[in-house]
Amino acid sequence: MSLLLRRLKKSFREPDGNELPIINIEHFEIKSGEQVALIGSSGGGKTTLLHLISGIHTPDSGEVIIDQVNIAGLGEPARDRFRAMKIGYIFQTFNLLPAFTALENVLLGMSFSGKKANREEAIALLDEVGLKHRLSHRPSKLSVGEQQRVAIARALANKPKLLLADEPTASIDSRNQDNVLRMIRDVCNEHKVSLLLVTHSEEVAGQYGRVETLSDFNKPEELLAASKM
Ligand SMILES: Nc1ncnc2c1ncn2[C@@H]1O[C@H](COP(=O)(O)OP(=O)(O)OP(=O)(O)O)[C@@H](O)[C@H]1O
Repeated sequence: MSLLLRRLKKSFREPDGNELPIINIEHFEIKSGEQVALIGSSGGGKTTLLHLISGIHTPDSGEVIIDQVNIAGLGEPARDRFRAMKIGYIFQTFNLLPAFTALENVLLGMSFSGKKANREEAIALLDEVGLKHRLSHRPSKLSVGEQQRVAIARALANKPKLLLADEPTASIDSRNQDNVLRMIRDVCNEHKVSLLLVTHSEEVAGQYGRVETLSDFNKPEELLAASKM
């Protein structure tokens, strides 16, 4: 699934009412099946960008075109449906549902997409991230790294065509990091999934053929300068 961002702009309001431009991208593209690592300074807008791509947030202007559909132009229910069916999102803060077990969180990831929840597949995914012995634990009873791995299994559960991963190995030890990265790579290679993976780790970024630095193509300071003219 291809991704094209065109003239994408997003600002937030500071508490004093001033505009805070975060995203100003003229053009950015990921081809179908391409795997891209994204690095950038803290607070530079990486998470905001993933929220715009996934339709969690809408831009102030511009387009987010995923396989010819401008999801920025869709209403919220349609964006939610599109995301559930086509996009896997590994959140920086995991966003697991606290009242449900690890297995139920993965099963819910499947059922939101409209596909039939498949217990065996969900268990296999949790097994792959090394959590077969933690199926019935709720998130609060899991370590942070285990929660991150549940979030990874859940993001892959609906067989996404575009995978957005916000520092997916930040809380994981190096052995599990390698497993998780291999798993993400295998899934992307096998099913031709496009990947945008945010990382602070040069070691992780170095494993990808294409590494982008956000500030090379995101120029929010230009919006600020224009508003002061
Ligand atoms: N809802 C919001 N309202 C106001 N400002 C916001 C909001 N969301 C994000 N910001 C601001 O936008 C900037 C970019 O945040 P973002 O989380 O996208 O950065 P990031 O590159 O992912 O950072 P990190 O690497 O530290 O996770 C930050 O300065 C943040 O304070």
